[in-house]
Amino acid sequence: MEEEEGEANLKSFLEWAAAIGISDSQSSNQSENSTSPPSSLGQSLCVSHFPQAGGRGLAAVRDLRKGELILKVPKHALITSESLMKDQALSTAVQNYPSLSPTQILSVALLREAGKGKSSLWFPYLKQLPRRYDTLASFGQFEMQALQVDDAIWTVERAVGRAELEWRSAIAIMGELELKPHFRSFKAWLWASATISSRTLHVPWDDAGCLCPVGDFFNYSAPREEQFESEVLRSASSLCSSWDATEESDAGDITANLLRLTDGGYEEEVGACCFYANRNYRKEEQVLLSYGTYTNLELLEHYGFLLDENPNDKVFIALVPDIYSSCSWPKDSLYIQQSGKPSFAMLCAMRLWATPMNQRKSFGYLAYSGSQLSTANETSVMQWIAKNCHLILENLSTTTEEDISLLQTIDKMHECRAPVELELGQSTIRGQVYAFLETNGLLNGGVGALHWNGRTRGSVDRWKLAVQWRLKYKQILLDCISYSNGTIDSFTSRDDSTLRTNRSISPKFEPLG
Ligand SMILES: C[S@@+](CC[C@H](N)C(=O)[O-])C[C@H]1O[C@@H](n2cnc3c(N)ncnc32)[C@H](O)[C@@H]1O
Repeated sequence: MEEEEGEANLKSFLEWAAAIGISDSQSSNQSENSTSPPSSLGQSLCVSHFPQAGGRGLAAVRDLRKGELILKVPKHALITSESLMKDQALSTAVQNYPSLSPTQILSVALLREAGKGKSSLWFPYLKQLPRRYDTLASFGQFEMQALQVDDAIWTVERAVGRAELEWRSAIAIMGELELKPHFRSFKAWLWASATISSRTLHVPWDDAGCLCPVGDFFNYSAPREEQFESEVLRSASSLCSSWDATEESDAGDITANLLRLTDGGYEEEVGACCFYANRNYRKEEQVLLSYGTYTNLELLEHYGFLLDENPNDKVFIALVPDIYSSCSWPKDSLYIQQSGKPSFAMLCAMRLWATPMNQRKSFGYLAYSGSQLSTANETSVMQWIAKNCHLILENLSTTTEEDISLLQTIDKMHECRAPVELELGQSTIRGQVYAFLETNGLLNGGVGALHWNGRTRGSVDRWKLAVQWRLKYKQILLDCISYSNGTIDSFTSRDDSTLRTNRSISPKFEPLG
């Protein structure tokens, strides 16, 4: 029933979108003066479902070439504060509240528009928006604590605090606009601000950005910056050399698109949001878009999901104050990468810190070039890192193995939409599942008799995200320990007599020379 309604909403939305000029047609993309129909959808892309990669998304309906323009959403189809201000009452009310930020204004405008129901010009678009988001601002206490790591918990507290503050300062204008109580609630505010956070695209005239119908159906893939430049140049030159003369102008266009450095955005000269294929896609493959470079915590905060393999993920560990002061690298450049390797800046800073004060100046040049300074220096740095990663892991209340079993249990709970008896093995897991059931008022006296509803599903989804996040965090620390020990072992195998191999000794400042 729900599914049928969703399909019907989607169908009417796509008809509406095509009618207002949103197009993925090759011919209308190529020329504004084309004789073909002004707009159409379904010639490059179609809406499809990708349960493992974002749910609803866009699939290629034909092979797509990297750099090709695949979707154009004209300015008049974009939902911005400016376009919603055609509502005179809204535009007048906003002038009475000059302290509201652009995002608050767009949130109020979106809630007002949603409150209009069928009489809204944007009704077909609004109707197919997700009803619920899992961004950090919607995390409850239990889900927040499930993240385990202080920095992450603090990020949730900040997100919830900010959302509450923004909502409180918008209550007066929502009252003045006579929004129904349902649309004035904190829950509705979270919905509006998460819609904006997870679906808007940058536009030059409004810091809140725009909602871009159909363009906001692209799911995310992370950009790999180091790959990007070389790939752009390689593809550009191979495109130019391999195509025959009749395709030359096409090749020129595509090469220019390759060099844009973004997969999609507003283009002043076209008067539309334009989206380009960021690689070659085969028919039926999901076409993904890079929204930017985000860590998993940032993805959770702004978009409510995380990636299993995120090349931009980072773990920050507390370094001793001396490390920060012994170098000029900004604090946020000192982290452990997803691979487990410390960042370039972290390695430089730590090598310098492990150098006696009176030798830092002479070794500074070498350290800043990213070189190892000596076996002894590198060993003490690696020992320090490995020991501190261990300490962090020891202080977290579950191990990676326990997190993996807990995720399996959560998946079982997820699959069950009816009351279910859970078989709970390990006591840590049992404790966490009981705590979850209790927090959500689901125990009902029985042993794990789970009563399922929409609210429960949301809590389970967010809990799962929190456990997935902390597992990724721990895996990066474990990889970092392996990396550090591997580096030390590589010295041992070189039979370097200056090396201390005893890893049971506490990490020690190991001066050069
Ligand atoms: C711009 S929307 C993309 C379309 C969205 N899937 C929909 O059904 O409307 C962004 C949202 O899609 C989901 N998403 C996008 N990329 C994802 C990915 N790689 N993995 C999981 N979820 C993803 C997240 O919920 C995110 O907030």
